[in-house]
Formats: sequence, C-alpha cells, structure tokens
Amino acid sequence: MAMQADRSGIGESQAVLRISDLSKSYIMGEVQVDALKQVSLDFYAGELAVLLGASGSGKSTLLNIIGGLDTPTSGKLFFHGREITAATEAELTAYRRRSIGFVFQFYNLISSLSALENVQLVTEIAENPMKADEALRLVGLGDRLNHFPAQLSGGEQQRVAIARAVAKRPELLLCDEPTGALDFQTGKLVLDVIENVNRELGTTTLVITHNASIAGMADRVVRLRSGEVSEDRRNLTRVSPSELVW
Ligand SMILES: Nc1ncnc2c1ncn2[C@@H]1O[C@H](COP(=O)(O)OP(=O)(O)OP(=O)(O)O)[C@@H](O)[C@H]1O
Repeated sequence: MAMQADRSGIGESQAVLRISDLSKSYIMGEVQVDALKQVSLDFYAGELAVLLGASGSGKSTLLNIIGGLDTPTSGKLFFHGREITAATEAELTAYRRRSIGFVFQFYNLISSLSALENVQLVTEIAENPMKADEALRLVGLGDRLNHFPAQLSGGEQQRVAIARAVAKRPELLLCDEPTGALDFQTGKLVLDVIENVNRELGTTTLVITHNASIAGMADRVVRLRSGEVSEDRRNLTRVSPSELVW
C-alpha cells in the first residue's frame, strides 16, 4: 500500500480520497485532448465539495475516474490509502459497488418499476443497505413509494435516483450536474436533499456543476480550468441550498 507525504496539514488517515498527479488524454486522430493535467487533490471524510468549471474543463472526466468508471492516462488515485489505479477489474467492481453512489443529470430510472422497486434493485444486492422505503423517506418521497417514474416530476425522479445511490450507504456520493435538467426551484430542492444526505449520513459528497451560485452550499470549492485545478478554497460557512440564488 503506497502512502505519500502529507501535503495538506490534515492527518493522512483522514483523507478518504487522494488524487495524485492525475492526467487523462484522449487521442482523436492527429489531435491529443488533455482532459486532465496533473491534478492533485485530497478529499476528507464528510466533506461536501462542489467542482466548478466551464464545459470541457474536465469535471466529468475527473468524477468518472474517482468513481472507477474510467482510468487515467497517468497518475494515481487512492481510496483510504488503497491504490484504485492499481486495482484489478474485480477490485474495481467491488469499489464501485460498495463505496460509490452515482447521481447523473438524467435519472436513469427503470420506467417499468416503481420508485420503491428502483431502489430495491440496489438494496437487494448491497451488503449493509438501508431499507428501500427508508432511503425514499430520507429524500422526502415517503408518500411516492409506489409511483412509477412517468408519474413523478423531474425533481422527484432525481430524488429517487439519489435514494437509489445512497441506499447502499456508500462512502462517496458523486453527483454529475444533478440539477442540470431541472428548473431553479426544483434544482434547489434536489440540492437540499443532497445536503441532507451529507449532513445526516456523513457521506463524503462531490457535486459537479457549471453553476457557480451552487458553490455556497459546499464546505469546499474546487474549480477546474482546461484540465487543471485553478482554485481550491473552503467556505467559512455553508449556505442552505434554499437560500441560494441563480
Ligand atoms: N471519450 C472522449 N473522447 C475524446 N475526448 C473526450 C472524451 N471525453 C471527454 N473528452 C474531452 O475531454 C475534455 C473534458 O471533458 P469533460 O466531459 O470531462 O468536461 P466537463 O467539464 O465535464 O464538461 P461539461 O460541463 O460540458 O460536461 C473535453 O475537451 C472533451 O471534449
């Protein structure tokens, strides 16, 4: 197990995620696109971090690598000191299954299954899950258990997706533009649910957005520009999503 010198001043043991010199390049014919250029970041237990950046700045690439959905061209990723970038396929599958909850812009619910059944798909194979109805109550959908996706609003569908992501009690919740398809008020409700999950369950949470106004709800704001970290700052206080304006 490789460990590195502590760059943060915060104890090594507290870094849930350590990202070290991560680069990702795509070769498109004659052209090389450098989506990430030597990104180094540590994330700590219970943090709620917002990743900001313009379209194409590398946010999704970074989140997908953190979540074990993609691999870097070079550099290393550690989860509790274990090198994910050196993991076998089976270890990577176990990492994704046990430790990561994903929420995407589009909810990816199964239309022929109720809200409860969509969440049960995960709780039936997880090791120490919440009850599916408990997860749905956590996101404020206790009265929508038997609704099908088509009978739910966009914001409610996204909350089912969040319930599905957190029902297995992942250590990391990764959200890629979770409000991208939602209007302002509904988006704030969804952010409120994400904030609540982070606070109630202590889940380390990373939220990608191109909307800088959302940064106020975070403990930590990381900005990417052209594949590089251009800013990494902490908010002194977190603003409740209901108070955000954009
Ligand atoms: N599979 C791929 N093949 C080639 N280039 C890619 C691929 N995926 C991403 N890229 C390029 O890598 C760069 C970073 O893309 P990425 O999706 O990470 O950006 P992003 O910040 O998430 O953007 P957006 O906000 O638009 O989703 C972009 O220039 C993109 O065109």
